Amino acid sequence: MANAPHSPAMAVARERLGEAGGLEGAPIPLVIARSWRRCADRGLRADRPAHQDPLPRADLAALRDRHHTLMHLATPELDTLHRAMRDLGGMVLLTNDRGLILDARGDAGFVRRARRVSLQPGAGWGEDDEGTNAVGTALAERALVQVRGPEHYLTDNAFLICTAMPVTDPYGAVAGVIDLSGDTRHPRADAHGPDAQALARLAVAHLEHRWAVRAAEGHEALIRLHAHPAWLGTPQEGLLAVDDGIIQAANPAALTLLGLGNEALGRVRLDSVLSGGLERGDRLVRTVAEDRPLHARMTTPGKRRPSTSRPSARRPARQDQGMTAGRDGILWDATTRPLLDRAILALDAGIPILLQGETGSGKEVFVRAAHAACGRAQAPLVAVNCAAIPEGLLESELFGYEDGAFTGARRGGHRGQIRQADGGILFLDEIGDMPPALQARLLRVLQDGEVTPVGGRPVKVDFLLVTATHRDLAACVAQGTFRADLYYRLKHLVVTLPPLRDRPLDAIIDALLASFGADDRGIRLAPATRTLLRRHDWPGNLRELANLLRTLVALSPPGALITPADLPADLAGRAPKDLGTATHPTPSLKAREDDAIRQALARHRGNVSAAARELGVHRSTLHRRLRPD
Ligand SMILES: Nc1ncnc2c1ncn2[C@@H]1O[C@H](COP(=O)(O)OP(=O)(O)OP(=O)(O)O)[C@@H](O)[C@H]1O
Repeated sequence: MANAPHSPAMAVARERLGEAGGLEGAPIPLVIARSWRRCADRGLRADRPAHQDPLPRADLAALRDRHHTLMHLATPELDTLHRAMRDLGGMVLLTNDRGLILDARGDAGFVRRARRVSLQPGAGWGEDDEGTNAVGTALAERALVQVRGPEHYLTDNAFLICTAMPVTDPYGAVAGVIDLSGDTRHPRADAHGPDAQALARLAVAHLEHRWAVRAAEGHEALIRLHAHPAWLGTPQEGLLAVDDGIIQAANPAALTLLGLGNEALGRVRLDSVLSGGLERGDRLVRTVAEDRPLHARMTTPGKRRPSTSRPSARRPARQDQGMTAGRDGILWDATTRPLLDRAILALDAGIPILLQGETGSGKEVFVRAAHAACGRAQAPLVAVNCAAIPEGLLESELFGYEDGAFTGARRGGHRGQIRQADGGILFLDEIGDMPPALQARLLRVLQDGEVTPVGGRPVKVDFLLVTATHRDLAACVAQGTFRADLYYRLKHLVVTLPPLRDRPLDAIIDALLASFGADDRGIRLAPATRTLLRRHDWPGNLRELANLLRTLVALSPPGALITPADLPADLAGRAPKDLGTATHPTPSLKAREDDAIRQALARHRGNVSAAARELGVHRSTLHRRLRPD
């Protein structure tokens, strides 16, 4: 081997590290010299023990949970490389974007030896943690890096030979690293050299290709590119996902073909980099920059993404659990994203949607996102909450009235919300609370396609109906409180939004924190705080969680650690003894909520809207809670 663990050349290079410009011309690769310099500048000592305490089991499980998408997509590569590395007496590792090891598999003997220097799941192999090493240096250099024997900064690690390649997600963010590690003393250690580089490159190209294909499902067009037609459809091709003519996502191979950087994603128009026009099917195109011919194949895998998520398509705050969070803080995960995509398809096909879900589960947010992404996005979305408007007013509010239709009527009449929604979408929230007489009128509007304002003549209307309820409408029909004929007109596509307790809470917490600016301001949750959040029932679902986290971030100074003491009493009061927080018998959740509602109403002299605003719940929720069961 060129640089054996104790080669004199390396020892000389190490000594010259202390001298200004001392590494110039040293017999070590430039990337290693740069990394040594970074380590020395950080004051890292080469004799520092490589051993570290890996994350406890529960934290590692939570970490893996957060990187579910990466772990899931990397499984085929890890399985294949595992076999290859076992035969070479080494192992394969997957880390996150900070070098924290998520998975490690390979030769049992080597896995044991590697544990002595904490090359194991839950340990951090960034340059800060372990000095120059393949994982940390690949992350720092954003490139394939091989670190051999004494090139490792810490002497403890000098028996390792490691090759690492960063994995870039389709939106241009480094998501993690695949690393192949072995022992320099193994008889086949030399095979690690070029072989490991080729293996790592290939594995990452396959993974990035699969990730980009998957991401493209949510975009209008997928374009495959390669200089040779036979390569189209293989993992070596370039992939571009395009919406409205803008390149939204790509695999690194496509960016290389077009000479673009990651910053192009979400910004650059396709026609500014490729000429020849694109239509479905295969054709020859040319790069604008170099006039190079490329074979292109375009397909249209998915409908357009909702506009609310476009910013996230550029650079999602989080990609864990398939999670994307836009700058507007709206999150979609592996469960809700497909529901949204189906809803958009239904709206475009003119199919009414009935949304079900507990209070605060995001029904209104969902409707707004679906509207923004469907063909009626330019037409109005009119939302009416049937539970929040007093029964006497709901009729005129919905159906409108003519001038002078009744005493107290507004001069000039009122068009009514149904007519306001003409051409667009009428969203009737809490439809289960609609009085029977109005149910009959609504049914007539749906049957006749016309609305009759109080005191007026029928007027043609064309709107798409989206309804929502927290009630079990089928049960209401059985009980006779909801018309069966109306129910069947509403329930063409039923979308049930899961309660927060059935969703990936950790990933949602992280994505919300990031969207509220916690990451930028260095604000973190203490593990005990997270444990308390995990134990809460979240009866107010996303609304309750979002309100809590928004408040915590707003009240925390930069760099703060949010501890259980920062949580509201009801959350902190649920702490178990081992977390060191007071545990005292607490009244039932409902009783505590009722108490909070009563106090808020008293403070706002019975003004439901103001009390609801203060409590961070919807008015309809308060109306519901104030009604006898
Ligand atoms: N997809 C989402 N991403 C981020 N935050 C969300 C999302 N959905 C809901 N929220 C948060 O929850 C709050 C309540 O959402 P929304 O009003 O849509 O709930 P709802 O189910 O209609 O509630 P209710 O039944 O009480 O009317 C939002 O204001 C927002 O803070």
